[in-house]
Amino acid sequence: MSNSPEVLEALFQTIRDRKGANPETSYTASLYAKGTKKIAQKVGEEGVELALAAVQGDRDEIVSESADLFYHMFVLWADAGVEPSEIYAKLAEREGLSGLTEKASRNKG
Ligand SMILES: N=c1c2ncn([C@@H]3O[C@H](COP(=O)(O)OP(=O)(O)OP(=O)(O)O)[C@@H](O)[C@H]3O)c2ncn1[C@@H]1O[C@H](COP(=O)(O)O)[C@@H](O)[C@H]1O
Repeated sequence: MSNSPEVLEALFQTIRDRKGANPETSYTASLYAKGTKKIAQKVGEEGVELALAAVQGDRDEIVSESADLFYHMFVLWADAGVEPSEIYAKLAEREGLSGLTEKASRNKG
């Protein structure tokens, strides 16, 4: 499981379970305690750090910063009451739309 997408589902569940946990022993609980603005700020910071790693061509940093971004984005979802299934549904909807677009352009040609 450690290198499969299931790790993301397990991480999200852990993050959601940290609501109401002790901020002194859980970093996630400390983020919830600091509030939505702090969580949003962390997502922005991690996104910028990932972008910088890409520009610097630092592959290890891209991997590490991507993990940080996933984690903080999941905290943001949990704080906002958004479920991963909603994002999967959105992606599937877009996949369906792009499939239709490809079909349409194939039919034209
Ligand atoms: N995946 C992560 C994870 N990724 C990154 N981080 C933390 O995110 C922080 C990012 O570092 P920064 O230097 O940007 O932030 P900082 O200066 O430490 O903190 P701020 O004052 O900016 O908030 C670090 O403290 C990391 O430990 C994470 N903290 C927790 N998890 C997982 O979340 C789950 C719950 O963890 P706890 O809430 O700690 O029990 C567990 O599965 C953990 O492995």
